[in-house]
Amino acid sequence: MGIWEVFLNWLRSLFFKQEMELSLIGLQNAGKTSLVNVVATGGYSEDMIPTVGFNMRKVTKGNVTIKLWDLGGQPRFRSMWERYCRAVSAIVYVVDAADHDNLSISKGELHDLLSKPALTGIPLLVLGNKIDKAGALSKQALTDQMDLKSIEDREVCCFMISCKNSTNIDSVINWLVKHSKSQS
Ligand SMILES: Nc1nc2c(ncn2[C@@H]2O[C@H](COP(=O)(O)OP(=O)(O)OP(=O)(O)O)[C@@H](O)[C@H]2O)c(=O)[nH]1
Ligand SMILES: [Mg+2]
Repeated sequence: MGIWEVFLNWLRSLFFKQEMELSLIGLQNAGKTSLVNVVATGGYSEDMIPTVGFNMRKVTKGNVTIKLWDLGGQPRFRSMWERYCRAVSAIVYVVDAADHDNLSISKGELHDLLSKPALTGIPLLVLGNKIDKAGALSKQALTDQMDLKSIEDREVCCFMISCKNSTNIDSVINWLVKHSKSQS
C-alpha cells in the first residue's frame, strides 16, 4: 500500500466511523457472555461465570464501534432488561436452541419484553445458539417455537449459531455492522 492510499484510508476511517449500542438479552446459560467473548476476541470457554447484573463491553469491527450491554439472564435480573434496551439500535436475543425445557419460558420473556411501549420498533436479532449440540432445533423449528412470525412492529432476523465452533458468527457481525450503517 502506498503512502497516499494509507492516508486516504485514514481519512475514510475518520469520516465513516460509526457507533452503535446493542443489548444482549436471553435466559441464563443461553450463551450471551460467550457470544461477546467470541465476537471480541474469538475466545470460547466452557467454564463461564453467570453474569451478575450486567457488563458493558466495547468492540470495534472495521469502522464500527459496538457498545454491548451484556445482561444477566437469571430471573432476578430480568426486570432490568427493558431499561437497558431503551436506547439501543438493536436488541440481540440469545436462545439455547438445545434446551427444549426452557424454550417456552424464553419465548414468554421475549414477547413480554417486546410488549413494552418504550421498545416499539427497535430491530430484533434472534440467535439460536449451541447448534453444535445434538438435538438443537432447526431455524424453522426455533422460529415456530419462539413465535417470531407474530412480531410485526419491527424488523426481525434470526440466525442459528455456535459460539463453541464459531459457526455463523461472521453473519452476526455483518448484520450488526450493516445495521449500524443504515441507522446513521
Ligand atoms: N455446547 C455449547 N455450549 C455453549 C455455547 N455457547 C455457550 N455455551 C456454554 O453455555 C454456558 C453458559 O454460557 P454463558 O455465556 O455464561 O451464558 P449467559 O447467557 O451469559 O448466562 P448468564 O450470564 O447467566 O445470563 C457455558 O458453559 C458456555 O460454555 C455453544 O455454542 N455450544
Ligand atoms: Mg452472561
